[in-house]
Amino acid sequence: MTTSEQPTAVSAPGKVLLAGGYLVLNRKYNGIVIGTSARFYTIIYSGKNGFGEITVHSPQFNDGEWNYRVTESLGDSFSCELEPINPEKRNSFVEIAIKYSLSIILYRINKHKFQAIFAKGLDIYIIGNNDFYSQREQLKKRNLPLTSSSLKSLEPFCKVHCNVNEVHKTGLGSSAALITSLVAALFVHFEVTSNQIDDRRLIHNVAQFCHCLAQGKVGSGFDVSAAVWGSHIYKRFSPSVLEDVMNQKVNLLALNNIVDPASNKWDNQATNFSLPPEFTLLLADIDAGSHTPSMVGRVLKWRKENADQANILWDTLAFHNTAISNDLKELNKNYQQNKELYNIAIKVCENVKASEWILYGLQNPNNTNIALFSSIFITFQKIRGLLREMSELSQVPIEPPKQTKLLDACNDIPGVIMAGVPGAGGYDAIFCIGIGDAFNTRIEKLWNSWEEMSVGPLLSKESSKGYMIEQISEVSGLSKYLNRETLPVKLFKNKL
Ligand SMILES: Nc1ncnc2c1ncn2[C@@H]1O[C@H](COP(=O)(O)OP(=O)(O)O)[C@@H](O)[C@H]1O
Ligand SMILES: C[C@@](O)(CCOP(=O)(O)OP(=O)(O)O)CC(=O)O
Repeated sequence: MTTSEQPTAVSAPGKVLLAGGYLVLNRKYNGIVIGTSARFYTIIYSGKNGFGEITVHSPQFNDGEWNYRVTESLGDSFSCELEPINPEKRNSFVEIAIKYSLSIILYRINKHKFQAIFAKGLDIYIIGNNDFYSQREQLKKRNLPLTSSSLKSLEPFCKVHCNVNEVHKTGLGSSAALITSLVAALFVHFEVTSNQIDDRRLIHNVAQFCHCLAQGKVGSGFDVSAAVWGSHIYKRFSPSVLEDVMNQKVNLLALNNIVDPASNKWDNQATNFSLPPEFTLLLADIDAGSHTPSMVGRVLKWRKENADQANILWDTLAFHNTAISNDLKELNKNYQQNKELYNIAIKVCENVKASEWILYGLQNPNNTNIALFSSIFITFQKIRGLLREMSELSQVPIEPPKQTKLLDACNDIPGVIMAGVPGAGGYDAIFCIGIGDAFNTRIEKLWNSWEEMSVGPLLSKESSKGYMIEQISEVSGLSKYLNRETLPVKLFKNKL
């Protein structure tokens, strides 16, 4: 290993569920999942404390350090018991990811190779992009306005000046991205390699299991799927896949069989999808609370008590969600076939309100892209109307009036094609998608002047890349926490 080589990190993206909230809990329906440019990083070094000793550093948080010791003898059995050195200070996401990744790794590689790589223990760093955590307090302390330029003035991966369980999250799926990057980094560190596709499916299966166990529930799993594959059209895995291992004493033989891609137990689907060229995603964190699990519980209770009415509503929503994804895919295809015509359509529409695009479509019948832009806008308005109907019927504030008012104001901005509440909805976030580049400034001006709620922009855009190896030297701001006298035991070159 030459000193010129830089250590590497495994990073995973956050998530935004553009369409399919609640429906995506049922395998009958798909979700439009967007991976974010906000990424979570895991860097693993050979430890300094000896065999079986693991230290996890989360340097952005005041209490961000956890120490573990692998207690089970690593004889013929492949179970790794992780003993927290400080039992009062635990992080279930970190602990479960390490415990089960090491157990599965030990099952899959030669024990002597495992022990050689683990000889000095592990020193693990987990670090999240600023967008995962509300930066309102940091900006307030610096007397900075809640704007994207203020956010850009913060150092990358800045400290959050609180404990982990006190952080105000922005809903980009930090735990899913954390677990996926940590699991992937451990599998890379221990060189558990097979062909690329199985690697990614194996990491997905392990990360989904760990995330569900850490959360204590089996959601749709779209957040882990986003962390693994980036943007895609998502169909959930059958909850029964994990039913035999979602209990306190996990049977490791069963677990290894379940996570093994060769067992073909997983029926999740991640179909290629990304936003078309010149489509920009803007996200806002709204200083208001929403509790997704209770919202989900109440919506599903209503659905169970009103099955016929709910099925019609779900099926109608699904029809429009599919229409949106098909139109977006069609635009991607059109761009590949005729970039010039596509870019003309962008220029015609980017400075016009979407409600007027239908007229431009009729005036330019040869440029079907304009009609598709208009169709996406009109269809997403129908989706919002159906989500408001779901809100009314279930008495759950999915798109409450305050959000409707803000989203309608966004739609009046030229170039905005979709403005909605992501995932479960509620009061805490919105997204806007616009065409061209003029709408960014207009939208931020609207958000900065909005008086009814505090609407804080995030910097994240779409990223259709899933987890991946990155050179730390190419990730600005990451190395400041990695004051290490030695480089990692080995350097990984795109093993994933
Ligand atoms: N940098 C970090 N270090 C350690 N744990 C973290 C970190 N970021 C997030 N977490 C864990 O993930 C939890 C938040 O996950 P989640 O509820 O999925 O939030 P969200 O999806 O809104 O980001 C935190 O309570 C914490 O336990
Ligand atoms: C309701 C859902 O279908 C989508 C929830 O999406 P969010 O993005 O709102 O999730 P949180 O980050 O947990 O708030 C539940 C699910 O799919 O698990």
